[in-house]
Amino acid sequence: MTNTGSTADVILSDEQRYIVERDLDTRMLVTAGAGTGKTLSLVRRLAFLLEEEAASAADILVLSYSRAAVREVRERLSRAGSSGRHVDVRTFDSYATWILSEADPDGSWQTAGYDGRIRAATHLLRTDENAAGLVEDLQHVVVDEVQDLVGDRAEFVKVILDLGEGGFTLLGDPAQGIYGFLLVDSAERIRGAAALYAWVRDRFHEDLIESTLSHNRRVRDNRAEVARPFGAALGRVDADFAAIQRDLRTCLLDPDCHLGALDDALPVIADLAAAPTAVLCRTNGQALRLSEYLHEHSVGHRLQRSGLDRAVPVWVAGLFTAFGTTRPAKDAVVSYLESVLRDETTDLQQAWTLLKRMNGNRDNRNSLDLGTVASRLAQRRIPDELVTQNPSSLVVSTIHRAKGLEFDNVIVVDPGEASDDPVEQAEEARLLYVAMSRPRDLLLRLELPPDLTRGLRKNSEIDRWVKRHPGRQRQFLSRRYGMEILSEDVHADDPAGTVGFTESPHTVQQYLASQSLTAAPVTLIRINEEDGNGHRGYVVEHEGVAVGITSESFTWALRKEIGWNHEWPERIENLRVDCVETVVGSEAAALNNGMGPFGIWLRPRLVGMGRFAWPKKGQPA
Ligand SMILES: Nc1ncnc2c1ncn2[C@@H]1O[C@H](COP(=O)(O)OP(=O)(O)OP(=O)(O)O)[C@@H](O)[C@H]1O
Repeated sequence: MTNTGSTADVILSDEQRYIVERDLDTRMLVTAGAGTGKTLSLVRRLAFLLEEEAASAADILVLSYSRAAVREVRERLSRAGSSGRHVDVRTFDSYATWILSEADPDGSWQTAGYDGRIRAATHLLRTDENAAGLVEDLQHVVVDEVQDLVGDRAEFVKVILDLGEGGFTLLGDPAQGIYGFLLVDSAERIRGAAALYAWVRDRFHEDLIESTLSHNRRVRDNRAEVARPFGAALGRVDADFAAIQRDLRTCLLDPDCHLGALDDALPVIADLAAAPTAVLCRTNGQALRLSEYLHEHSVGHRLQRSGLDRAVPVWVAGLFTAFGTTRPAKDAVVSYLESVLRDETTDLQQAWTLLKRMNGNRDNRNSLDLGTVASRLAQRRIPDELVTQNPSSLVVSTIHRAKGLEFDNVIVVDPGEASDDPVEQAEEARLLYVAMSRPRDLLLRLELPPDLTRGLRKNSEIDRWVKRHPGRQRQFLSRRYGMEILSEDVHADDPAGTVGFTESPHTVQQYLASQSLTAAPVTLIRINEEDGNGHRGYVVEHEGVAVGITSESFTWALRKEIGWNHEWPERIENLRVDCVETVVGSEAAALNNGMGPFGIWLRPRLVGMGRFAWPKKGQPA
């Protein structure tokens, strides 16, 4: 997933140079297969526009589908080392939120979800001159992974391209379109982004340049290239998806790819993990259970988060207590950053630029308004590059979450069943193709033992994976064994130590900041008394030290899963700290507890499939 070399050193092929070295106002659609260098060409195109075409970084917009892809583009831009690092690289929802906050700061969109904000921004761009003005003057728009643009996101991009007077570069691989499930109509699901492609060709036909890339540059070992021949057919709407899915499965079922049963494969996985390696699962439920198993066998790894899950690093919380003023000078902030970023991947200049970006950049260049930064954090308007994650080289992920990423070794879990449904056949075949086109060197397959995933299901009411008794007989129906924990499950409104358990909040904060808790095991211990509102929860314990309590949304989900009248598990085990993160809580709680004026502190973000440990008399019948 991480390239060590600089993108700037790569010698471009003629086809890539054709894409990269176009004028600023060129309108171009690039359709090319997996690993052919679309992302690399995107990064080099940006460098070319800035350095050779004298474009201004502020007038270039890069839109990408997922935060993983944004992170990848960002990292590559930083490595390219040019002024590219100042280009605005955004996911659709973050750009939509920016438009709304600039053109309609008090609008009702504030309470809308991601899709709602994208719809609201599209509407605003169509109907409001001020909003339209924000995109009209863009010199160039780059959109990555166009094949995934369906529904609201497709409409959003259409209006941006329609209003814009500059050039654009759209890059995609229709064979990798795996977000068709967002559409309701089955014919549309198979078509995926074909409607957007047709619109672009029709709207810009006079001056649209179409281009392709023919060689897979990712693979270094032939064994990683078995999926390539299927790419062209998979990109069509009328392909024989059933046959392709069957053929892809056959490739994976090749004995040479087979790592065998999980127990036997463990030492091999641990060895492979010396290099960037991904284990790709079809569902997050599988990923959670596999992660649990790997932890049990001391194989260190990271569970790939949903792209919507963003954790702000520990050093950000420290900013709010480091200075005796709410508007520290740049020099003071920079020396704080120097002291805290020594072991971090974020570089000093980038950290300052990000903070100033959160500051609105309008203010005095030589100071930071912590109040504005705090309110951006509270609104979750966080630059994608600020997001922190565990840097482990072994990643356990769903295929969807691994899109746009690459790894030296990829292990695909469960190639999926052949389906009779044409929509599923198309989606399954493309999903398998995405998974199988991620490796540079090795493509392998792993079987999960059936008992690992037995009883695993998605509880759609709470939108979490759960583990129950697999039996269908009546007496088993209420047996509950575990529940997925989500990022918002640790209470953030008050500093730990002030509700649920009593400890000096400063002591807990110091513990969170100083212990290296990433991937550490934690247990949830039931609090037996209800609070004044009838809520009960769990204390989060690390090695016997209380570091947080669970949130109300966790309590609600747990109640839904185990039933309102049932006894609660005494403990919930097998959870890990994903990372310690900066969160925004209540200002009143901050003042009451001597935690400064902003209500910003640390909490552990947990991950995993919690295992219920019931009171001795047994779990609820
Ligand atoms: N001309 C080149 N020389 C050497 N390496 C290259 C070249 N072009 C691309 N690469 C490398 O090939 C790999 C794949 O490129 P990239 O990720 O840009 O492909 P992509 O088309 O975006 O892939 P996908 O659609 O599968 O996500 C990267 O590691 C990239 O650095």
